Amino acid sequence: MIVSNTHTHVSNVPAKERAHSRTYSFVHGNHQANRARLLISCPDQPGIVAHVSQFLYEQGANIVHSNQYSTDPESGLFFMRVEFDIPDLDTHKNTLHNQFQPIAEKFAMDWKLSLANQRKRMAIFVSKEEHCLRELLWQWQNGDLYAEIPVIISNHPIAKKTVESLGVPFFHIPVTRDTKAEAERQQLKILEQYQVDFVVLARYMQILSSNFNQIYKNQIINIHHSFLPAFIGSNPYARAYERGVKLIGATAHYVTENLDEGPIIEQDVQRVTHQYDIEELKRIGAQIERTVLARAVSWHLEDRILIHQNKTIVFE
Ligand SMILES: Nc1nc2c(c(=O)[nH]1)N[C@@H](CN(C=O)c1ccc(C(=O)N[C@@H](CCC(=O)O)C(=O)O)cc1)CN2
Repeated sequence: MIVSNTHTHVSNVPAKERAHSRTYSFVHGNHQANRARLLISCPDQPGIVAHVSQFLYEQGANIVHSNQYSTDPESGLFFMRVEFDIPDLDTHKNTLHNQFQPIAEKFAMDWKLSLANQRKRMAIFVSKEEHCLRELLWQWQNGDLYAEIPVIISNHPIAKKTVESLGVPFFHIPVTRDTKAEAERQQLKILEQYQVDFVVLARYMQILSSNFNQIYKNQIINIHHSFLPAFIGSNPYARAYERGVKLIGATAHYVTENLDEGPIIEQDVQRVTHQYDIEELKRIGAQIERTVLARAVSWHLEDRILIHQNKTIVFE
């Protein structure tokens, strides 16, 4: 099975009217036109690496990174990420998929072939706190996040000026308990119109419905402002303060219907003492949130994350 980088949308918006996606020209080396990535998960057995590497050799590819991981013999699963250069990739990519298919079937692989120079289209959702949004925009501007940002959506107007100053379309869609379903309908329509591949919740403080999660399954990244599984839900810093914790942290995870219980992508912590009040915890925590989210987003953009049984395998 191949899952291309771009969401398989059938847009009824004519190309000329499709949302303008502003990009910055700074490109890291690993976005060369001939660079591709192959992600594989399958039952473990001898010969997988040999068949994959032989296949790539026969296609004229040069492997630049190869990582693999086998789980315990009982569950017997194998995970692999191969990054390679191949001449004339653009003309090759369709035949590459078709010619890899028999190997994928032989090993019952779940697999994805993605092209490094195809920017994923990332929408960002934000509420009132802007620090995570600003970190993503800053890294995007300086080329550290190789993505398109076609649209940003918020349930508050506060980030409008920041976002529109960068030429990114901003939609303010208020959300209340009574209007939540209609608000999500509008959000999903916008994501479809802008052909969004995945969504980042940058301190977006609304719980997404199961419908939203099904449409963007494993394509929504959230930053939770605690070291999960501690302090799931709202107001984690106040609860951490009351608990007298000696560590605070942040967790980036894929979003599922189960609030803050999706597959963890990245976490970090910092020591604190009894002398810190809640505002100090929030201030220190914001710095952790920003860096943890940016790392998780960059790994997603670079196809470094595989998901299995509510856990991730991250090939850093
Ligand atoms: N389906 C999911 N939606 C969201 C998740 C998730 O894991 N699954 N993560 C949250 C982010 N979040 C903590 O990181 C969080 C956001 C909001 C709430 C909450 O209780 N929200 C209330 C309304 C709050 C308000 O009106 O300001 C609610 O939605 O009823 C808890 C945790 C993002 N969404």
